[in-house]
Parts: sequence; structure tokens; C-alpha cells
Amino acid sequence: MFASSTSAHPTSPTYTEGVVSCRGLVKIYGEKGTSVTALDHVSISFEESKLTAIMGPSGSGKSTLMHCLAGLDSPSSGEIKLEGSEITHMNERQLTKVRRDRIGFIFQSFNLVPTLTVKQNITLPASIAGKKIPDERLREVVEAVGLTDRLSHRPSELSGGQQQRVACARALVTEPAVIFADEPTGNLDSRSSRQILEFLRRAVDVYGQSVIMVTHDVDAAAWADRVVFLADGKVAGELISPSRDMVLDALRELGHDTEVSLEEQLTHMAPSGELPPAAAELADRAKQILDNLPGSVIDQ
Ligand SMILES: Nc1ncnc2c1ncn2[C@@H]1O[C@H](COP(=O)(O)OP(=O)(O)OP(=O)(O)O)[C@@H](O)[C@H]1O
Repeated sequence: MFASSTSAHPTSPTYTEGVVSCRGLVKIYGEKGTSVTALDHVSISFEESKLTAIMGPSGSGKSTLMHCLAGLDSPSSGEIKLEGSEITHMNERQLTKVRRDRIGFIFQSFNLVPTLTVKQNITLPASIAGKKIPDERLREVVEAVGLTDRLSHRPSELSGGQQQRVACARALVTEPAVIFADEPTGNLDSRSSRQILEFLRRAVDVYGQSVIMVTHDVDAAAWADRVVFLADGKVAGELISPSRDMVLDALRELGHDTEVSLEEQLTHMAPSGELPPAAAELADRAKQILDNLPGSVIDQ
């Protein structure tokens, strides 16, 4: 099943130490009898200055992996290294410092402070750490997200896309070792999603940032340098420099094609008018049901 990583077939990732890596990571929630193994011996490494997408069906462990790697949740066993330092045995104070100084977060729900202005939101993590962001750096990042004329606005005065751009600027401004993005485009329309993905791409290509993004969105994944697939708490394969079609094929090969909604497939229907697989299957099923109905029902 696994072939060349530049084809549509996902390959098994090899383990080498990157900006973030984990080895033998296990996360079990709950007590014996009712326990859930969310991560089942995951070993994976994320290279510096790359945009990596993590995909997989609901419940496959994507958020758990991201939360463990970011020091927001503690694994049951295994090791996690951030920039070469083992974080699994750090105490809460050390972890807080690592999260504050070396990690940027972008969440689906933006997580902005409503009473603060855009500028204050962007500089908040640095202010809490008692650091001043150099004016030049702030100007550069604010310009990159296109918010120069919105700095004194409150989040409620911004669109969803603009709010997520504030969250992106906040994550980037302190130049963290890695930015974790949990479904960063999940709440956005396609235009705003594109702006966020363009921004994340630039953060990697221009600023050399490392971004790890959980997504269900095939289009978002196609912006990544690498897509890692999870299934049942395990790494199921990966793609390097994937196209949208490669991601779709890999999801199908891994048996995850239910992740691609019919609506999404219809949006990308081939110009020839050919039905995408899920729509064709649905049409077939509808036809079978109609064919098997008694004539009187159809005539009514
Ligand atoms: N706090 C928790 N307590 C108990 N079980 C949990 C907890 N968090 C996650 N799980 C379980 O762990 C498994 C992995 O969950 P996780 O949220 O990591 O999956 P996911 O791939 O991110 O899913 P989704 O795409 O739906 O967000 C699931 O079976 C989930 O029910």
C-alpha cells in the first residue's frame, strides 16, 4: 500500500530529530475498563521551517497529539523534544515558560481578549512575559497580516477572518520555535481561509517559521509541505509536497474518504461535469432505492 512519498500514496515517516519530535508517545484517557487510547506509540518528527498538516478521521488523535507536543496536555508515556529539550519531565513552571517563549498558538475559535485592542492582543503574550516587541517587528507582522489600519479596534469590530489574522500575528510576533494551529480555517469562509493559509505559508517561506496545523480541509492540507495522516491513534502515513488530489487519494486509500463532504466534492466538480466519486455513489444509491420502490409510491 505504501509507495513513493511524492506519489498519491502515503508513506511511513522515518524518525529523525526536528524542531519538535516525539518517540513512543502514548496517551490514555480514563480509567481501566473505560479507558481510551488516544495516542498509541506515536513516533514522529517535524522539520524546521516547514508547514506540516495533520489529518485523520474524527477521534484519530490529532488534537491530542498537538496538545501533547505543545505541552498543553501530558502524555501517559513516551518522550517529546522541543528544540532538542525533553519537555515530558518539565514541571508546570518550566512548561509555562516554554509555551510562552517558544510556542505560538492559533485556535479555531481565535481566542482573543474582547476588551483589548488588536495591538494589545498581538503583544499580550510578550507583555505577560515582560518583554517588549521591537516596533519594527510589530510593524512588519501587522503589515504581513494586513491589519495596519485596525490596530486600535476591538475584536468585536472585526470579521472572523480579520480576528484570525490577529491570532496569526500574535502567534508569529514573538518568533516562536513552532506555531501550532488547530483547525485555523475551521470557522472561516473560503476567501478568509485562503488569506490565513497564504499567511501561514509566508510565515514559513519568508520568516522561516515552523508550523504544525491540524485540519480536516483537503484544500488547507494542499498548502502544506507535508501531510501526516493519523488513524486510531497511530501514524498511518505521510505525503510530501502534496497536491489536493494526492491528499484526496491518500485519504481514500487510508479509508478516510468520509472526511471529504459531498458539498466539498461538488464544489470541486470537474469542469467536464463528471460527478465526483462520493456524489456518483450517492446518485447510484438513490437510483437503486427508486428502482426498488413500488410503482404506486413513485406515481403519487
Ligand atoms: N479529555 C478526554 N477524556 C477522555 N477521552 C478523550 C479526551 N480527549 C480526547 N479523548 C478521546 O481520545 C480520542 C482522540 O481524540 P482527539 O480529540 O485527539 O481526536 P481528533 O482526531 O482531534 O478528533 P476531531 O477531528 O473530532 O477533533 C477520541 O476517542 C476522544 O474521544
